[in-house]
Amino acid sequence: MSDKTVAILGATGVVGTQMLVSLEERGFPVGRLVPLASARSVEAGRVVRFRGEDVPVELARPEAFEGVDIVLGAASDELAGKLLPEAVKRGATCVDNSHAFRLDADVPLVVPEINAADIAGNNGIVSNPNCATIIGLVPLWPLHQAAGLTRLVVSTYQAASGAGMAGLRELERETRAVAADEPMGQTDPFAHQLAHNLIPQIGGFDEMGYTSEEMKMQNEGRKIMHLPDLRVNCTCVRVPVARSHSESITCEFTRPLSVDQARELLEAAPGVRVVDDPAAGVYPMPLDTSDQDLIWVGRLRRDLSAPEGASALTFWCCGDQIRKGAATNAVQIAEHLL
Ligand SMILES: NC(=O)C1=CN([C@@H]2O[C@H](COP(=O)(O)OP(=O)(O)OC[C@H]3O[C@@H](n4cnc5c(N)ncnc54)[C@H](OP(=O)(O)O)[C@@H]3O)[C@@H](O)[C@H]2O)C=CC1
Ligand SMILES: N[C@@H](CC(=O)OP(=O)(O)O)C(=O)O
Repeated sequence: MSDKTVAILGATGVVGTQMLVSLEERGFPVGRLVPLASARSVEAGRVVRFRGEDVPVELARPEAFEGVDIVLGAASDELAGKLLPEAVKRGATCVDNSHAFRLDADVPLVVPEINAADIAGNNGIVSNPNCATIIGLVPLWPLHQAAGLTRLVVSTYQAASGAGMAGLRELERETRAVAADEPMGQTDPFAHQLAHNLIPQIGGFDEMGYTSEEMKMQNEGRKIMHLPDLRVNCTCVRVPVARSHSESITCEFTRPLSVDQARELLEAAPGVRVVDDPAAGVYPMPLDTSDQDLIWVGRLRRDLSAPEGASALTFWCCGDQIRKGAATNAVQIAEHLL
């Protein structure tokens, strides 16, 4: 297989930095790396580290995509919307982490463990789903295949780094300020203090009272699993955790599915690790799932509240949203493009 010229749009951010690691770890055939970021980074002479070498950051602009085979997008919706069509015009195929194209009819939205076959229908852009959606769907998929998923009730506990480098730095700053009993000051990018707190808002609210992040679980979940009628009720909460999102998921099915059957399916599922011995205090936690690629599942049990005869289960899962929720999933898609 010939080596590829790979550009990373947003190479200095949380996701872009992880992409460099994932490309290297997975032995992706990168012939030339083109790390792209803002004028701030270029003027500061920033470099990124790739395969033991420092590679200078270049300015993200249309001409930077000349000769590029694959673009991994790790920038804002606005920047992706502006620059990725320019990359496509120049012959590149893009795997984008932003929300800009996810629901476009001609853009596949892909979790490779679920719908890798959709990649073939791309017109130059494949979208990577929302991180919380990926983390929930990887374990839900084998259960759906066995029993027919109809409804989800989800609560997410999303790490500060989900809000990028700025979110991670802010949690660190606030934690130090609390410990030193200093004034908190401005809490940007969060609307409220996150240290020693929970914030039940990620994104803006719609007229029904749901946030944009909450609606991604429904809208992106329907598209990825090809389940247009899936019913989803999601609540997304920002928590003072550095890395790794956690989710409590209750799922209803058309056909019976016992806890034991579900456990067996999850143990055999790609991308999943069952960590479930509550009596011994063993269950997934974000500290343990950080910096690895599997979605850990535990606290698997029958939904006590389900009506007589209904088929419903509840579980808890955690996954690294920067890895499987973003960079690793994108590199997996790029591997399929090869
Ligand atoms: N963080 C996460 O857990 C997840 C993020 N995503 C998505 O991935 C994308 C990247 O997120 P994340 O890595 O967290 O964000 P960061 O804020 O950490 O990084 C943003 C990147 O974009 C670059 N950038 C910002 N402004 C410009 C500009 N004007 N011109 C060129 N480059 C610019 C930055 O470069 P510079 O350093 O020069 O400013 C940096 O490389 C977003 O779409 C996000 O929604 C998806 C899933 C999970
Ligand atoms: N919004 C997510 C991370 C993210 O960037 O998601 P999206 O790519 O859907 O905007 C979080 O804050 O945890």
